[in-house]
Amino acid sequence: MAGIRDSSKQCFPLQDIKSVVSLFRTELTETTEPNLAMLSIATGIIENVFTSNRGGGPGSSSSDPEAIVGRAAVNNSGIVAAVAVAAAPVGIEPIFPVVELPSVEALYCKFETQIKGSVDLSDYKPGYATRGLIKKVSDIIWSSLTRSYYKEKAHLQSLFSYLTGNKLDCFGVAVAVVAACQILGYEDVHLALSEDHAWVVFGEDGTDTAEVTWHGKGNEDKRGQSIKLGVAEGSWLYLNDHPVVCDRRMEVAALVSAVNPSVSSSLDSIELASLQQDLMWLLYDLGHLKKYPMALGNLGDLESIDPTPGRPSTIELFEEAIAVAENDYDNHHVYPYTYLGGHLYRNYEYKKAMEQWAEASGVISRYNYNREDEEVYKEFMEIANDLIPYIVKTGSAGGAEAPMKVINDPECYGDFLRFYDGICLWEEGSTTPVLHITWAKRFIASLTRFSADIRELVEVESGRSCRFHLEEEGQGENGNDEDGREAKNEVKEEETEVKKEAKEEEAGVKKREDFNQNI
Ligand SMILES: CC1(C)CN=C(N2CCN(c3ncnc4sc(CCF)cc34)CC2)S1
Repeated sequence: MAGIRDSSKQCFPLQDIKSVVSLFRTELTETTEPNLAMLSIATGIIENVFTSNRGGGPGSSSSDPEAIVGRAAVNNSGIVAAVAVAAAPVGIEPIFPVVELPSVEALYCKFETQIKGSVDLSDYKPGYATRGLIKKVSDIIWSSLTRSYYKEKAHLQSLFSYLTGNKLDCFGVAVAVVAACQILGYEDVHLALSEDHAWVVFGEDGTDTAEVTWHGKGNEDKRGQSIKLGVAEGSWLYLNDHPVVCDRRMEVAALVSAVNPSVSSSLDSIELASLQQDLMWLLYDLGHLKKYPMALGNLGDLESIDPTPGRPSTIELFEEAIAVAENDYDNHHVYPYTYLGGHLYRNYEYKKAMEQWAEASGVISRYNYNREDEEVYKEFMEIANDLIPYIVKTGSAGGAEAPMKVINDPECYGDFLRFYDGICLWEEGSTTPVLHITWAKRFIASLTRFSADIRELVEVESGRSCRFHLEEEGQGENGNDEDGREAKNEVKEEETEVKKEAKEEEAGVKKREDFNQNI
């Protein structure tokens, strides 16, 4: 790796979105190998300026009435909240940090010196990387991280964070290892991504794998090991051997996708999100998102906040992500469906949301639940125990067309059962249980919201019997078999209890209303 190319140097200083896009375009089109370390440092510097709440740049103090809002931001309800920063006189463009070449070169040189200074290349054969080399590089990054820090914090994904604060999140460690191997000349080392983990592939045919970072909390890291065992367990974390295996340009897409515009839990930097959006469209046009469903999902989210005229819509991008997952990853990815389901839910398209969640559940049903799968467990928990209960309590099935209520729509009921069936099948054959009483209570509460005549309309076929279906199977071909009857009674008891609770709650409310009226 020969440092930063002249053609890229000419893009500096980076002082607006256009100059950053031209740097990425140069790296993506005019070079054999885009320089991951340099791009990660440059985006990290820009992200740091836009998201650290100490103002955006030179000029008078923010108490100065002349100070314009140098950096607008969007809070959760989409209201543009002004984040007053020290700024230039009124009327100038919003502040964009000026990133000079020397500041990027200095950090790049620091990284290159650290890596080349710590690996004695004479210990390793040139050509393809070995497991030993990769473990050595991972150790170098690992041992230079701050002893203890909050690993889930935002903005810890870039080499800027690593080189100025010795902090990286688990994804950032994996990217740093790949960027370091690139600097050492091992171009066969690439990033492999599941929906909640990252590792590397390497070797002559790029099929050797190695853990290079940790995962989750309280799990021993498995750095240096291959991911064979994880795959064998059938856990979602390793996607049953259907990860996104990146080439160099998809690694650039991962860097851009990981840009985090959040200023605080309730504010995003509009400029940083806009930069990220433009870079994602550049990568889209160059074809580097073609096999990267989550990047398409991220772009869809950005478009839902600030649509770009003449570009595919959010829904089209999410549907493209689903098509990629189906065609290139044997439909083993969950998130394309939860991206779309979440968007439909937020837009009151409850019937279509239910359909997507049933599809997502069909995907997870192909896995065995493992304790390291808690991220996707939380996704399904929120859908089952918050979103669906809200919908069946209030929701109408459609958006614009005549809003038939979800609870009177047999197709919604079918998707509702399909959703739970998939989760039961996920649990079957797993070492760790998925469902507990809250799931069952919410299931019964939601189930009983559907009108009885609708429930009779739906024929139920489940690949394998599971506890939620016993109630339906009890009315199956052989009438009331023992299991069905027993489970039916169990469900009935639960249903009675839930209804009793509901009645008490109503009574309680009534009493309070009466009380209030008598005040
Ligand atoms: C539908 C959702 C819950 C919304 N956001 C989601 N994500 C946001 C973006 N995510 C991602 N976006 C691009 N690339 C990657 S690689 C990776 C595994 C850790 F290395 C995660 C991830 C993770 C998932 S899924």
